Amino acid sequence: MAERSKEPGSFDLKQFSFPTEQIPRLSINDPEASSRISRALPVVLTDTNLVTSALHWDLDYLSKNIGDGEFVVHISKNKNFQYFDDKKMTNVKEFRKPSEKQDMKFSEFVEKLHQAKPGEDRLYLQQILHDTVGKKVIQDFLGFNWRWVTMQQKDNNFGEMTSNLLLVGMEGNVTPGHYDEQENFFAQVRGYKRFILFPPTQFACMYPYPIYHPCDRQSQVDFENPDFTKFPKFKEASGLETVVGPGDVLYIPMYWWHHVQSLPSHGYTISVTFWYKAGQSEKIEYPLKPKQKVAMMRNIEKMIHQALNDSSEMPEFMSNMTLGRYT
Ligand SMILES: O=C(O)C(=O)C[C@H](CCCc1ccccc1)C(=O)O
Ligand SMILES: [Zn+2]
Repeated sequence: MAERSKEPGSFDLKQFSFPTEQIPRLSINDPEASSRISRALPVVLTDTNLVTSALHWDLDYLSKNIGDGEFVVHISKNKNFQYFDDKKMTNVKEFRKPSEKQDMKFSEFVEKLHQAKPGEDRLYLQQILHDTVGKKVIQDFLGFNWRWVTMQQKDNNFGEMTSNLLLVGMEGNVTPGHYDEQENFFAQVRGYKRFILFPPTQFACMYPYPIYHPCDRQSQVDFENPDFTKFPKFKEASGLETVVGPGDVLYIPMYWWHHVQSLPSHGYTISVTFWYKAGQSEKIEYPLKPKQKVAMMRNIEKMIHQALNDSSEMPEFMSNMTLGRYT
């Protein structure tokens, strides 16, 4: 097991407004590890060897071996890289893109990374690994511990694997709080990332954007500087946190809120995600699981939006339905 050069306590991490507990760091041979995954609880696995074949990746090696395909690079004027869905931008006319996207070759990205100065635009390469990559990177990819991760997929009744996202970020980059609708084994290859996680039971504290908004699934709350007047229930939030380093794999259960930062002054970061669709839910069992309630809320909100066929009617309709009756 790769002993991590930095123990969790050795990072000088800033304190958030909410309490957090450490996510357990366990060996894959510890029964508690598979128990947590089977109960859809976050866990850091320190000895999966999932991406051991990629631990030698650095900017120079990837520039030379990843091929001359195009990579999606997000550009932001600040440290936040809030995800937004281009296809929903027409629903919210006053929406302003929080970042720009640019396609470029990996070598071009590396050059811009080296030229970047503090206070200038920040870059974040986020690209699904495609087959145009060079053969050395393909070898590294084939060397991932597919046996272990495929066993997890089967044992935990995950659906099909959808993608492996390659993430190369500048130190300090932040992906603000959001949830994904997929199971995720998040593998850290280089550098250190601090994760804050909140369970789906705390949905009411997170104030997600409306589902028709480009920032659907993202929290409206700035976890680092929450506006308690606009989002009072965020005061009740209580999370889990961890810092993942090279070789660590964090299991992020579907619908769990997470905020990610590439630790400042620890250099650029490289990560690879292993995303899986939800498995076939055997049969409805009561009480419903929190993630099922979130899925239900999403479906109902979508149906109402489609039926109204006008985003601007949603606020009145939704409050008429509950104000003074349920809230
Ligand atoms: O692996 C995850 O789920 C993360 O959130 C990791 C995060 C980047 C994710 C980029 C992204 C966000 C939303 C939709 C699609 C892609 C990071 O490491 O900065
Ligand atoms: Zn995510």
